[in-house]
Amino acid sequence: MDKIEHIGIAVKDLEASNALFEKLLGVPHYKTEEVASEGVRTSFFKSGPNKIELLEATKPDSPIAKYLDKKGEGIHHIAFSVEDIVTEIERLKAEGFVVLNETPKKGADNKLVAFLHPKGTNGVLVELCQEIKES
Ligand SMILES: CC[C@H](C(=O)O)C(=O)SCCNC(=O)CCNC(=O)[C@H](O)C(C)(C)COP(=O)(O)OP(=O)(O)OC[C@H]1O[C@@H](n2cnc3c(N)ncnc32)[C@H](O)[C@@H]1OP(=O)(O)O
Ligand SMILES: [Co+2]
Repeated sequence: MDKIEHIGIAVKDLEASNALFEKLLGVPHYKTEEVASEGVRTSFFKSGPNKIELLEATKPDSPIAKYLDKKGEGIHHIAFSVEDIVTEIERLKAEGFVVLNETPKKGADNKLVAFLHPKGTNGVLVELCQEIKES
């Protein structure tokens, strides 16, 4: 696990939250991207070396929709960048963590991603992110 790649924040209204975080951070979001497979629409902000990901549900059975229904808006996950996500998944499995998708899946912002169940990480949903390198 290298640095924190992004903090994911579940929001009800992406446009309203974009405006709010633009005021908060003093910078506009640098992209919005839908990840249909996750049932989310995301927008990304860079604040110094840090990255914020806002997530809005695009369908009622989206993990974000379920989270919002249960807990409301707030920090949803912490993503860490990893050099080799397949190796990291195997290492974490061997350490006893529950990997929710053992095959990495395409995430937003040009990443391969995987998630660990929060029950095994002190209640924090952890995401692994590997940059997809242009071949
Ligand atoms: C990939 C695009 C983008 C990117 O960065 O590239 C993203 O980050 S997409 C983010 C959205 N996708 C995901 O979150 C995928 C992984 N999440 C899941 O598979 C589920 O959300 C899961 C398994 C974490 C929970 O789903 P479940 O159907 O089990 O929902 P429950 O409400 O029954 O939750 C069970 C249990 O876990 C607690 N929980 C749920 N979500 C979170 C969370 N984000 N952080 C901490 N804890 C969470 C929930 O409260 C339940 O605990 P309990 O004690 O029973 O209340
Ligand atoms: Co994320």
